[in-house]
Amino acid sequence: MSESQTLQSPAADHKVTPMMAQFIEIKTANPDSLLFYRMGDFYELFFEDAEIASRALGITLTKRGKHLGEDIPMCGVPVHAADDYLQKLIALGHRVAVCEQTEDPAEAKKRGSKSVVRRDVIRLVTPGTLTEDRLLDSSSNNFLCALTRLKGGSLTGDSAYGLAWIDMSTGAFHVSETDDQRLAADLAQIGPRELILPDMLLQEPEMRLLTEQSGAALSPVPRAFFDGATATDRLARYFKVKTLDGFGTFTRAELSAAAGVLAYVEKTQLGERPPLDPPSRESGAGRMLIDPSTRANLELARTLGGEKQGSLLATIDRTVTGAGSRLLASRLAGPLVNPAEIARRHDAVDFFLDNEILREGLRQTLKGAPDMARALSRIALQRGGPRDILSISDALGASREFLSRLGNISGPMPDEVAQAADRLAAAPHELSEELTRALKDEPPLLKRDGNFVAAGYDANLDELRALRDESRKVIARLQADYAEELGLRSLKIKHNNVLGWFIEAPTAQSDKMQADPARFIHRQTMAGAMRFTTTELAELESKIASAGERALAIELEIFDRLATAVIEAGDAIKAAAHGLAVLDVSAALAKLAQEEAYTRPVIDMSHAFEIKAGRHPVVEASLRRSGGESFVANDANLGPEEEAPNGNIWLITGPNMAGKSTFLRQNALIAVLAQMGSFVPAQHAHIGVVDRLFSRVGAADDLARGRSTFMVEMVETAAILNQAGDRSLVILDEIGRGTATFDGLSIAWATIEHLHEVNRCRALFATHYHELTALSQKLDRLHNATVLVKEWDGDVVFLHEIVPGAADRSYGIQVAKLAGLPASVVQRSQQVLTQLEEQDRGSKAETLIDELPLFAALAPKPVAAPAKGPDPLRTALDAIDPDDLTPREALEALYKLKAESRKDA
Ligand SMILES: Nc1ncnc2c1ncn2[C@@H]1O[C@H](COP(=O)(O)OP(=O)(O)OP(=O)(O)O)[C@@H](O)[C@H]1O
Repeated sequence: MSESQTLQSPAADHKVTPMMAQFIEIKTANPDSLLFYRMGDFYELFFEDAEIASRALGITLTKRGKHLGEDIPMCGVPVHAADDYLQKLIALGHRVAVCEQTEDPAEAKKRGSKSVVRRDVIRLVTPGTLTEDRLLDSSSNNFLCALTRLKGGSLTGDSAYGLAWIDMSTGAFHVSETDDQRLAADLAQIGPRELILPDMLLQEPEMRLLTEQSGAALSPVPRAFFDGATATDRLARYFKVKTLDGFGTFTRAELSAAAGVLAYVEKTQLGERPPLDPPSRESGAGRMLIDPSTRANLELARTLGGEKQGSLLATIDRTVTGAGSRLLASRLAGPLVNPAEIARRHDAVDFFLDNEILREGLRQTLKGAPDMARALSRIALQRGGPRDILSISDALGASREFLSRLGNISGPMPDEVAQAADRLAAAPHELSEELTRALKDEPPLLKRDGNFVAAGYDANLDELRALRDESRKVIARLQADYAEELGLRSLKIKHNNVLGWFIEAPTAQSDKMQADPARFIHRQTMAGAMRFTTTELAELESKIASAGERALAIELEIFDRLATAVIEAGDAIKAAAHGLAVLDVSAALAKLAQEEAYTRPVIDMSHAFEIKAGRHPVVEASLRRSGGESFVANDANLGPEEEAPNGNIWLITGPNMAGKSTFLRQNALIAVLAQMGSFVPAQHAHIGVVDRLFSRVGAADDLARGRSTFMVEMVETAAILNQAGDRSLVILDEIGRGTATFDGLSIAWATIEHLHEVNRCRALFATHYHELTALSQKLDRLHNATVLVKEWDGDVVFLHEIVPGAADRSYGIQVAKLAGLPASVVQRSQQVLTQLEEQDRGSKAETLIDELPLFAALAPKPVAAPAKGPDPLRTALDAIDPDDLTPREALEALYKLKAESRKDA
């Protein structure tokens, strides 16, 4: 807001209209939202809000009146189209306060002719609190996540972080506790649309970067939202329970985050309570840890360009419902680490592979089944319409259809399918039948329009409707009578909202009516036409109106009764919705396996990583689409030779464009797919559970953090070397290429040694530094592999086949030629290369190997063991709040710290 337009209290010499005074009061209470201020059929925005919205929405900025002597900028959106505008504003990260008239204008008038209609904010619309179908993406969850930190809150005395996330459109509610190391990965797994956190926390630069990286809209709130002392009470009040014992036990950090998310819901929903499931504890330890950069680089849910198309998720998604698609996305975001749980999911996929007819029938039925969970939430929030109620009955109808098909299947049913079927069977089917009876097949969107209750459902309603329709016929008859009596064929009886029913005739032919004003009462003169009414018409009108009004009242009553019944059956409906989503996902993964020839992987607690004829799901699909060559399958084996927790490292050299990156990524993707419960693109796969997946592939500047490409590469490499353990899978693509050759080679060299000797994890390492292949002589678990190419007439032909051994050269110049580099440059490069090769670079590595003692011998303790227990000095420092100290207290604190430090020494 420019200075001149600041919403200050008006100076004495400037009059503010009562309406503007009301606007200013409401806007002052909602400073961080754009205020949609209801005026008639429009939501108007004023001052800076108007400027922002007109720019964002491309609508005209006008002005209305003056404030403190200056024009007030204004723009407006029609109420009936408000959803579209809301969607755009929310997508751009704005928040909107919707302010409605809360009384009838007639009421206001009673208080005096100048009184303003009372208005109030009825809802704050923020990215994480949406429920409307049109504002939501059916295939993604819309998580609102709260993050809080408890200093020294963990068992080891480090900070503990509480996370609580809900999807208001479905009622899902989860909490978890995490630590410094996992926080970024956990946030990336949740993928929140909006993140709330204490404002003080957001002021810390590292925390701001970390939270911004999550891609969520950030909503800082006062610390009081997370108050630990009242957290339990807040939760108990929300769920109307005396104690939380029935929900399980939660840590302090989890409770504080859960309280924060509920406080925010209460604030934005202004008293309405979205029906949330009781909070369920998600243990991060139960999921494969995938840090944000690995997640992004592997393009799991989005490509590096931010698109869904081309991601792994889009490639494997064969679900047919929004809820199924959301469940698939969340499974892919958090693959499991427990072999038994993974097997449960694989069993369900197997079942739908074996029962193809059942599966295809189910998918057909599900295609027409609406999104029950989201419809239920809207109904409970009083935002539902007749179509939402019908959605519930249609989806439950689909459940019954599936159950009856399932009845024909003989043989044992896997757990996951049986559990889903139980949920469907326990759904409120009688209610659903009643809903189907009550509603028309294609009811209108809004209940206020009426006309959604089916004929034959309520006798009184049928009677009133007959009366209303009958009266309409009587009006038609009346029109014919008048026309005949007056000899006026152009006479019409019409209706509008201002006059109600009236007789209209061209002015030139209305003299007969004008001559009888006692009977034809004049209502309005138009250009070329006159409008009249008669006592007969007025009586009929009131009959029609009262029949219509009474009919609508009955319909609304029926709506409320049905909505209440639906809300009461909410838990069973939600469980059935989840059951349908699980079935959709299992059937979809079976469909995928069948169409793409995926096989069931063997997952256990070994350290195996044995892939026979593995393929990259996305590259394979894209090659097929382009109709070019087919994908060449490749094996990988990173497991230990004998049962020991020491993985092998494959060092892959090979020409540019040969397929090294593809091979690295395909193995990581196979692990993710296998552990999320999908079959995998390979002839055979045996994987010992991977608990952490690390990748360092591709390179991009991270200018937001002020890091160059090389710096990003090194930060990610450092994270891997510091954190990878014996269950990790690491893929490293061209480490060190972002700097001078010798620096890069040295870093890559030392990295491999560290992985081999310290991390001892399973790893794939692609490089153009052929010198590194010499390392396999010293490191017994390092194996060289290369991608085969053929040379043909001076050109290079890619075979994409990975075989044991080392590449002799990079064929970089041939690839450059293929890319269209000018012939003169290609020729010149060839000359330079020949010269360089004559200097015999190869021998250097050999000498190095002989001269350099093995890394492990040089650095027997490369990773410092983490200190046990809290550091007393740090704890004392953390306890100090400088803003709270007098100078004297500050000095005392300093003495204490010095003393503590001496003790340590
Ligand atoms: N196994 C395969 N079968 C068929 N085509 C493949 C295979 N692997 C890779 N390709 C094709 O080769 C292209 C290059 O692959 P990739 O990027 O993996 O090569 P690279 O060896 O990592 O190259 P560079 O060293 O230049 O980064 C891919 O885009 C894909 O079209």
